[in-house]
This record gives sequence, C-alpha cells and structure tokens, in this order.
Amino acid sequence: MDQTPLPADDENVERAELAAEQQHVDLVYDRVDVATRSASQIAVDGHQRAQAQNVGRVREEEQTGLYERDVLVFAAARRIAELDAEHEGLVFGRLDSDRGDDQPLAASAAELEKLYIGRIGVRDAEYEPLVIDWRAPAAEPFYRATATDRQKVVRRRVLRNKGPRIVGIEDDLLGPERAPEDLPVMGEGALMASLSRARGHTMRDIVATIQAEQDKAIRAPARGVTVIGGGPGTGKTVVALHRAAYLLYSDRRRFERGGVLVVGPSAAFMAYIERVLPSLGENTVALRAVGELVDGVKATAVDEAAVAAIKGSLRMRGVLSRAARDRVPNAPTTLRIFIGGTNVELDANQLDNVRRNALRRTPRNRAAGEARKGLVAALWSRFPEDLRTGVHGDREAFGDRVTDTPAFRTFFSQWWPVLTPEAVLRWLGDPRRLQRWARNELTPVEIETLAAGIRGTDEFTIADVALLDELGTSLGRAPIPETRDEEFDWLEGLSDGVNEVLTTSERRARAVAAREAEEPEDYAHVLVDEAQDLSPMQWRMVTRRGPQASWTIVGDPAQSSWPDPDEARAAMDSMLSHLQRHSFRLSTNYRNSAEIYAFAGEVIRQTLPDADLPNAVRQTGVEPEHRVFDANKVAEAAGDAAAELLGLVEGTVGVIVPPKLRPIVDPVLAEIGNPRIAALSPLESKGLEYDAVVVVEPDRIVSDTLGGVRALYVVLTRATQRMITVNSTTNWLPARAS
Ligand SMILES: Nc1ncnc2c1ncn2[C@@H]1O[C@H](COP(=O)(O)OP(=O)(O)OP(=O)(O)O)[C@@H](O)[C@H]1O
Repeated sequence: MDQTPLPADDENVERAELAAEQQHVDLVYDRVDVATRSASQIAVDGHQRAQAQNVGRVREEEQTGLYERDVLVFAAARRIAELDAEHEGLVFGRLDSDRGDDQPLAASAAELEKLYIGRIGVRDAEYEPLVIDWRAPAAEPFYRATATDRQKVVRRRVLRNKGPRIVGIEDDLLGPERAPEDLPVMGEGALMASLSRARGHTMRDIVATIQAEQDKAIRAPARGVTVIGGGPGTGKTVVALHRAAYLLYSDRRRFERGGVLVVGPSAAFMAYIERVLPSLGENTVALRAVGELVDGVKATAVDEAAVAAIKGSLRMRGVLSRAARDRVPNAPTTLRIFIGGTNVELDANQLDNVRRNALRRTPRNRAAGEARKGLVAALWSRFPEDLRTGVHGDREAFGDRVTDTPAFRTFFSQWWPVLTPEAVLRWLGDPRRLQRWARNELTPVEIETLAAGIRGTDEFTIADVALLDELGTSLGRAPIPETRDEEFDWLEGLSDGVNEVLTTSERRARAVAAREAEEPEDYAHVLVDEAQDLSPMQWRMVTRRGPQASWTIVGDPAQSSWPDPDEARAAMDSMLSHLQRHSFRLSTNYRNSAEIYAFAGEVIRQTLPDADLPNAVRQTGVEPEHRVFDANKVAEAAGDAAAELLGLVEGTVGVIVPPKLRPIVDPVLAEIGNPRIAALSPLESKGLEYDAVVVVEPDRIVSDTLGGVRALYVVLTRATQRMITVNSTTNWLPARAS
C-alpha cells in the first residue's frame, strides 16, 4: 500500500504518537475499572441479600422480588467475567476519517473524526463512546475499507499492545491524497507482524487484523445455512469463532437464550480454540468435540480406518434400528402364567408379535405400557373361554390379576428392561446377531470387521458417539416418575464463582427440561468446524442439536478424513436441504509460509487436481526439508529433527506420527522433555498449528489414515515457519521435489 513520506521516521514523532494513544487507552482502562468495581459491588450486594433472607430451599412463586434480585446478580457477574477477559489489549484500533471524497480536504489531522475500536464498547461518564465494540456497524470500515473503497477512512491504525500498554503502531493510509500534512503514518503492516508471531498452545483472536473477505463471512446475517469454505490456514476456524461472537452481539436475546454451539473434531482442538471467545468477552458459547455431543460420554479414541468407515456410513441407520427393536439377549422366550387354575402360555413367536406391535409407533423405552397391554391381550386370547366367568370373566380384571403375579413381573422386567444405547451398541459385537440386523446393508467382511471392532475394546470411540445418539433416539428415554414441583437451593449456585450463577427462570427451565427431555439439547445456532470430516451418521447426530437452528458450516473438502467426501456432503445436504444457503470463500492462507504451502499444494494436486488452493502470502526463504532414513532409525531421526527445530523457532514444534509408530516415537520425544514439543497423530493435528512440524513417515500417514492423501495434506499444512519430513523412502514425494 502507498504510504506518504514518513514523518514517523522521526523517533520523536513516534514517541509522541505512542504517548498520545496510551493516554486515551489509559482513560478507557480507568473507566473499565470503575465499571468493574461497581459490577462487583452489585454482585456482592445481591449475594448478601440472598443470604440475609436465609431462604434455603424456597418455591419461586412464593418469593416476590427474588427474580429481580437474581437477574441483578447474574448481570453483574456476567459483566465482571466479560471485563476480566479484556486484558489482551482492550483497545486495538483507531480510524481517522474525513467527510468523503466530495467534501473539502481536512486542513489538519485534528479535523479528522477519530474512532477507537475495542473488544467491548466503553463510554465515559457523559455516555460518550471512548471505544466502540468491534462488532458494531460503525466499526465495519475498520475491516472493510480498502484503498479503492475507503469508506471515508483516511488512516487505519492498529495498536499493538501488551495488556494495557501500547507497544507499537501499525498504520495503513487508505487515502494518501486526502491525508493532511501533519498526519503521521508509521509501521510495516499489522497483518504481517501478527502472522509472523511465534505460536503458543492456544489460538489467539484476530480481532485487530480481520481481513475484508473474512469480515463479510463474520457479519453475514444469521439465516439458514452460512457455508464458509477455503483451503488450509485461510482462517475458517477463527472466522467461525468471531462469527459466534458477532451473532451474540447482534441478537443477544435470541442467541444467548437459545444457545450457540460450536462443534469441532477433537478434544485437543477444542482446548486449542477455547481462549478465543473469552478473549472477545463471550463466555456463553458451548464448545463440544464430536466425541462429546452425547451427555455422559467423552470419547477420544479413534477406530481403525476400516471400522470407522462402517460406523460412519448411513447404512448403520437400518442396522441400529433393527437392533433397537430386537429381542433382548438372554431374555426369557416363553411366558407361563398360572391363573384361574390353569396354565396360560405364550411362545417365542407370540412374544415376538407382541413386541413388534408394541414398537410399531412408540420407541422401545416408552412402549412398556403397550407391551404389557399386548401380553395381556395375547394371554386373554389363550385363556379358555369356559373359564371366563366370575372374576375371570372381565378382561380388565383379568389383566390386573395377571400383571400383578410375581411370575409376570419377573418375566416382564427381563423381557422388557429399560435399554441404554450403550448396552445395545455392545450387542453389535456378537457377529451372529449383527448378521441378522445387517445382512442387507453390510457385506460379510464388513460384519466381521465391525463386530470385531466393537468387541475389541471397552472404550467408546468418537465414531461410536453418533451410533449412541442414533440409538438414543430409536430407544427413547424411559418416562421419569413425577417428582414434587421444583424446589431450588438458592445458595447452591451462588457460591462457586460467576459462571455458576443462574437466574431463577434458567433453573426452572433446566429442571423442566431435565424431566421432560426426550431430545438432546437444542441450540439456536450451530457452528460446525472441520465439517468435511463429519460422517453421514455424525451429520444426523449434529443436526439433532438444532432442529430449529440457523447454521454456520466451515470446511475444506480437500482436507476430508472421510473416505467418500461426496457421501458426507450428500448427508449434510439432505439434513439441511430445507434451509437457504449462503456461501463464502476465503482465499488467503495466513498460516503456512509460501514455501511450505507450495509443497503441500503439489502433493494434494497430484490426487485432487481441482482442489481449491489458497494463496499463501508470507515468504520465509526456508524450503521444507525431506530426510531419508532406515526404517528402524525413524524414531531417532524424528527426535533429532524435533530437537533441531526447537533451536530454530521460538514457539511450538509439532511431531506428527502415524498411530502405529507412536509407541516408538513418543518415548524418544519424552526424553527430550521440552514442553514446546507436542506429539500427535494425523487426525489429532486437524485444525491445529505449530511454528515447526516434523512429519514422520508420510507414506504411512497416507496408507494408515482414513482419508489417505487428504490426511497427509492436513499434516503438511500445520507449520507456520519450518517443516522437516522423515521417511524411509522418497517414493511419496511429488515428482519435482524428489
Ligand atoms: N486476519 C487474520 N489476521 C491474523 N491472523 C490470521 C487472520 N486470519 C487467519 N489468521 C491466522 O491464520 C491461522 C490459520 O487460521 P485458522 O486455523 O482459522 O484456519 P483454517 O482455515 O481453519 O485452517 P485449517 O482448515 O487448515 O484448519 C491462525 O493462526 C489464525 O489466527
């Protein structure tokens, strides 16, 4: 970008500018201090009043005024939490604007209108804005203005800060011909400075340097389905998170009450992104890995590729539905009741008929009543007519007597127990039973593979979670016996810090929801990251979380770890086909150096010539390095490369290893014992990034991972500065690089 002659060369000018900006920022922090103190006081007052009333357990209806107090405490606590999150530079931007191209030039810098942009809006005592929230419409030009469409902006300034201290200034002059003589311009560009920064173990927000195409996706209206595509490192994840913050800002009532859910591929990924939203002042978004979408299960284990492919396939729908309706293993196969001086008996076929009829319209765990009625009807029809006199002449009385007998009760508890999804999924480990449910959908080899996969471990895998969810829907939840109307322990939630504070109405809603819950939690907006990896069964699970939701779907088909991305895409389309779709494409790779990405691009293009490859903008002059070793020396070679890279980069070093080699490579890395090194498998590396990466045995990554070369492409696009591959052959290298 064109810059005016640089008065900023003059150190004095720079010092003066820094001091002036610091003065304004100090003012903002002072105001925040005042606001924080008054918010803390409000919270303390509320808690004290709650305790003074000594209410213990109370009925809401009997306590007038409690709701009001509760809201007060909650709002105050929320505000503190929000303000506490501000210390990574509350104010990060400034716009200096004139009145537009058709108006006279400003005579001096003082005539330009200045506007500060920050993580939250702060006003002075007179209610004048000291800084506006980055999500406010007035902040839009900060992200969207360009030299050709400057939107009245003359100078865009990014303030680099360390906590409350301004340490640098990066300016963009958008209208050089409109700039007054005395307007200082300094710095080399905020974006490049931010991209070259060493990486830590968690993702940072990009609020100071959001680019125009990203801003459009962030601020897109929350209607239907917003699809955000783009290659590796284009900011899809970080944009999706800023979008969540934007949606909460633009319609807080709707999205805070209805809930916003972000779904990502793994627990490690969720830990990596968890700081971004709090740093934007938002603490209410639910972040869940696909392995954690079913309550009570936190799956992190990954299946072997062949098993995962079967478990994710839509064909499992029919298999599970049949399993959920079949006989319970080891349940009695005859019912014999002695009544009216005679034995009445139902055999296996008759019991099966009763079961099928009971399940015709009702999920299993809800159908106990139907099943009981069906058994009585079947027993009645076998009860000799000549005995249907006296107490046995009335069918209803007959039913009461039958179902009251110990024999019936024992039988029924074994024949129609409440079934858990976990128990039914385990049944699939028996190849004979699985064969009965799956013979039309799966091949004999697939049946054997799936049964062995399920039998092989007690732990549920990430792919199992979607199956558990499907089974949960087929089985339904057993009705929970009515309890007394909700009673609340008021003080319980008030003691554990601000995040625990709930309003009365929220408690009430949760209690009711817990009692009535038939369906999983239901959100107003769902953001799905790394969406290309969701299997068809996972799509079914995820879409159950938002039957009425609007959606943001973020992904890159070239990085899919699902063997048939078209199938997964079709599953998504069919689940969300009723909603309008808006698409955005991000075109710049901000993560990888141009050298690293050029290599990764070559690798993927060999298999997917049409892959959507972004443009990597940052040159480092360092090419990726490919080392060749004996197969039995690979672990040591990986360790050596990692140790070497520690000395060459400031931040993190990721060592990405095929799962089967982890047992030999991990100990070598552990011996180095440096917390900047992380060992991980290709699937775990999804969405993450490191300053330097060692890729161990790329050809085994292709052969052992679902997704093959697409998985390798993910691995090759994790490094920001340096990359070394170690392999026993050069066969995997694209022609030019070998
Ligand atoms: N406008 C920006 N300013 C500064 N950094 C940015 C910007 N956009 C993206 N980045 C950085 O680029 C890196 C990649 O972003 P992100 O992980 O969101 O990309 P992605 O498209 O989700 O990648 P992948 O598909 O490979 O997982 C992150 O470090 C992110 O902070």
